[in-house]
Amino acid sequence: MLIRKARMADVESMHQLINECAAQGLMLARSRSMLYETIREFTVIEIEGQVVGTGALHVIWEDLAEIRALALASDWRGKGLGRKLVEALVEEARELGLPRVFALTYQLDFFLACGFREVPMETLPHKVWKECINCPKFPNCDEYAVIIELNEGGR
Ligand SMILES: CC(=O)SCCNC(=O)CCNC(=O)[C@H](O)C(C)(C)COP(=O)(O)OP(=O)(O)OC[C@H]1O[C@@H](n2cnc3c(N)ncnc32)[C@H](O)[C@@H]1OP(=O)(O)O
Repeated sequence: MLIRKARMADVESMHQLINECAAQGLMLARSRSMLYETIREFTVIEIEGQVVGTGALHVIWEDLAEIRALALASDWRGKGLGRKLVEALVEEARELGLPRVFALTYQLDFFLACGFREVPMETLPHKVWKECINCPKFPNCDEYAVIIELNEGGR
């Protein structure tokens, strides 16, 4: 298993993984164009030459980043890979000097298991909603907001 930054050749696999989850209402869809433009935000998990998972770290502000588009192939879920991907993205945030990472998600228990805590949506700064205007549910978001503080025992 290899966890590494995404490359252009990964985009077709990332597109498929993300949009399968998007079709189930688990995350926003991403066009190829969006993936090309944001390729440097993405990390992938590769197993035997196949990209089986992906996720992105998007910087919002000097003290805040967001985990986005976290998607594993269905055959590879429940094996600890999602946690490893989140740990890699959180480590990337730490290396950048970011003190906090949040996510908006339906997978509350997964993020709690990864060391995040739930916070009320309204405690997040307005700037985080920029992407949300593309969501069909906006402004009636029904996801959970979770956050991890990297200076206070965050991994
Ligand atoms: C910000 C966002 O992108 S939100 C979108 C999240 N992505 C999706 O919903 C897409 C579909 N799901 C997936 O791709 C994956 O199942 C993920 C990314 C949610 C989780 O990855 P997995 O590899 O399946 O989880 P992993 O095996 O690492 O689980 C880590 C822990 O979380 C728990 N967990 C994982 N998924 C769930 C869940 N749906 N409900 C409850 N607990 C869960 C596991 O039991 C485990 O806990 P433990 O270590 O105490 O035993």
